[in-house]
This record gives sequence, C-alpha cells and structure tokens, in this order.
Amino acid sequence: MDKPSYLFILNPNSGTSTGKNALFTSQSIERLAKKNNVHAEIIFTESQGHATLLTRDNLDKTNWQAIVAIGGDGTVNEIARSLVLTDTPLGILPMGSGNGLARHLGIPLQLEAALHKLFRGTVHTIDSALLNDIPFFCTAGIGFDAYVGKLFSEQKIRGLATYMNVSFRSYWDYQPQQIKLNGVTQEVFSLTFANAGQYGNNAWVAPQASLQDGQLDICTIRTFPKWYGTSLVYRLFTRQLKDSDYITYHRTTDATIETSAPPLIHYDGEPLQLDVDHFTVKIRPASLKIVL
Ligand SMILES: Nc1ncnc2c1ncn2[C@@H]1O[C@H](COP(=O)(O)OP(=O)(O)OP(=O)(O)O)[C@@H](O)[C@H]1O
Repeated sequence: MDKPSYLFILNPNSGTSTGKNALFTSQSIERLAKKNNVHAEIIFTESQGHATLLTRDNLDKTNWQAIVAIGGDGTVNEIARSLVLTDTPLGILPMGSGNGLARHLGIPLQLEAALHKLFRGTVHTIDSALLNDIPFFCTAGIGFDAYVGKLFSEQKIRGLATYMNVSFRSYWDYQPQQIKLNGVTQEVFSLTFANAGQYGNNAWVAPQASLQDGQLDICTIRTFPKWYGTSLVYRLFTRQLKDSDYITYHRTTDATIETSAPPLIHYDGEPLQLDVDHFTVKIRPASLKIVL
C-alpha cells in the first residue's frame, strides 16, 4: 500500500524567526515524516500569493492526506482559498507571528507536537467566509485593527512585541470612523467579522465564535474614552470583551457595510485598501476540510 502523502507549503517570510529557520524546519519535517512512515513533499513559497498557485497546481497531483500551511494566518489564507469546496483537507503547522486560526483550533505551536497531531489527525469540516470576493478563515474587519495591520505589515521585525508597540503608538491619534452596518449609521473604533474567535496571539475578539455554526460573530467596538484602552486590552487577552459597555456582538450569515470613502480593511490580518465604499461579508458554511 502507498504511504499517506502530505504536501507542505512553507512561507520562509512568516513569523519572527524567518528564513534562517526554514531549512531546519524542512529537515525536521523530512525526519519526522520518515519516522511516521508518511511521504512528505515540501515546497517553499517565493512571494506573496505564491502559496495559492502552488496549492491549485498541485491539488490533483495525488490523493493528498492534507496540503499543509507552514506559516501564519496569511499563509493559511493563501492555501485554504484554493482548498475551499474541494475534498482535500488543509493542515496547519503554525509558524507565523499571530497564528489566530491555529490557536483557536488548539493546534500546538511547537513543530514536533503539531506534526505528531497532524499525522494522527482526523478530517473535520469548518466554515469559511467572504469579504466581497476575498476569502477569509479567521477574522476580517475595518477600523483600528485594519489600521494597525497595515502599519504592522510595514515593520521589519514581526511578533507580538512589535504588534503591541505599533498598536500603542497609533492608538493616541486614531480617529474612529462612521460606517453604516446593514443600513444603520454608527461611529466605530473597529468592526470585526469573526469566523474564529481571535486575531492571533490569543487576542480574543470574539471568544464565543464557532467555526462550525454557519454564522459570523460581528464584534462592534464603539467609540470609547482614551483612558479605557488599557481595560480593553486586558479584556481582549482574558476573553472578557463581551462584558464591556462599549462592545456589542451579534451573529449573522451576512452583512453589508457602507463607508464615506473606500476603507482600509484586513482579512486574516492582511491589510487591503478597497477601491469601493461598500462591501459585504458572508459565511460559507462547512466549506473547508481540515485535519485536526
Ligand atoms: N517567499 C515569500 N517572500 C515574501 N513574502 C512572502 C513569501 N511567501 C509568502 N509571503 C507573504 O508573507 C506574508 C506574511 O505571512 P504570514 O501571514 O503567514 O505570516 P505572519 O504575518 O508572520 O503570521 P500571522 O499572519 O499569523 O501574524 C503574507 O502576506 C504572505 O503572502
């Protein structure tokens, strides 16, 4: 009988300890694949978007047990978007800065433990979502988190410390935005569409979000006094945002958002400047197979 085959797609630009560790990671995968009697093919990405093409081009090459993203939420997004509504499952070896989807799913952050789990895992089905025609799997949003996401993407050093530093510096001058959510005008600090519960780094924006309920959890953070920021951060990291007076949650399958000018958004932490002043989000229930 043929050995089970796994395709690993590694982003050498993800995480805090990038390129220099990529070779070590691929050697460890080869060693552990041999030990577990599975066949492993490993490909390195060469640029942004490359993982999507690699996944698409290799999808039908063999009967993969999984196509495995090695990186963070951006890499997961690029690979998963080519796997949506196919029978090939996604696998995740979290090597990014935030690893929101992996953390939500309880995938170990250590390579060896994550591989051990992957090789013994079973296939589950989870929801994914769309912002206009852009797939996302963890969270998407508009407002402060998109703004910080853009500034963060311009930093040379990644990781939680850089993220917190960028957030803190941009917080003081940040101006909340007027938006229309399903026709209702409101001023928001941020609006998050949560398929999974956290942004990454255990920042739980919607701790109650489920990947299997066929719904998105919308978290609206309204304008609040600047002094309240510390409390908000504390609540974010202790899964207590829902107890705040400035925050509202609701669940939905879809929503429409209108803005006065084309907004900056993020999808799975990747910032994007839209060129239209409105967008929709919608859930795609049970659309992605994943090994857990
Ligand atoms: N070979 C490459 N060279 C440069 N950039 C790449 C390469 N391959 C992928 N990328 C880009 O690297 C970016 C960061 O990847 P990713 O999001 O996986 O890591 P991260 O930002 O460290 O983790 P997280 O999103 O969990 O915080 C993505 O925009 C991705 O498209």
